[in-house]
Amino acid sequence: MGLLDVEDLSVGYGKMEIVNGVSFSAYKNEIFVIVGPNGSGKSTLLKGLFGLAKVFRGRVLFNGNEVTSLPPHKKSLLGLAYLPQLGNTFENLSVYENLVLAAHDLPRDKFEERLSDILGIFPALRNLLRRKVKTLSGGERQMLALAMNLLRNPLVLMMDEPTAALSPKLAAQVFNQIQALRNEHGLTIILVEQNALKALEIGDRALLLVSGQPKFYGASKELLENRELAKLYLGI
Ligand SMILES: Nc1ncnc2c1ncn2[C@@H]1O[C@H](COP(=O)(O)OP(=O)(O)OP(=O)(O)O)[C@@H](O)[C@H]1O
Repeated sequence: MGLLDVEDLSVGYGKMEIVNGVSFSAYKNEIFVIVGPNGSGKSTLLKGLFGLAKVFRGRVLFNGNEVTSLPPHKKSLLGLAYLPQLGNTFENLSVYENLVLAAHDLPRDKFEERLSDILGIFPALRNLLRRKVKTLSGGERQMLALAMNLLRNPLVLMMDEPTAALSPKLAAQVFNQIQALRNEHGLTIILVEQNALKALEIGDRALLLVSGQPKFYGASKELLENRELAKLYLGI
């Protein structure tokens, strides 16, 4: 049993099933990568796991407990975090105010303690605390959105294409941060990425989704070395 177990899950919107029959386990302290062509259902799968898309069939277990139909805020209280593609920040508020909002249900002393940890992970954020979010660059916003998630000290962090809007240099920094979150903070990261090569290089295990169906589930390295799948579906 993993920290997050997904059993035969089908997810979609309205009457439309987009992802069919996906099963996987993500373990403590690993980067679990979800890759696949555009439109294959990667984001939909993440949304289904967090409670933002409709689950038609199957189960999601967190720490051995079924959480399939819990709403997002309940999942978040249990230690599951979700970072959407464009982050979830409040444009007209300052960075500090965003962090306060993200931690609204933490006790005040806990907030101060977590904030100081987070500023240790993202030292660049310290100088941005008074800035309005709308004046930040794409990379800075992404960093803030990640910091807001980490304030709550999650066990599992689900990230939807965290490098999508970033320059190669910033994307490399984000990939380094993701590895640090696993290596130094013991997090489990479920990573949906367009940059399949880089994601599989830093990942431990992976799932390949094609047209909503699982095509591969196993070690990231094995998927990278599977020339047929890597070339056909990932263009690498
Ligand atoms: N809210 C929605 N309502 C209906 N259909 C949707 C919705 N969101 C996504 N879809 C459809 O679901 C399918 C899968 O989309 P999804 O975003 O999950 O794929 P993806 O693998 O993450 O793609 P990409 O790599 O391009 O981001 C697409 O055909 C998309 O049009």
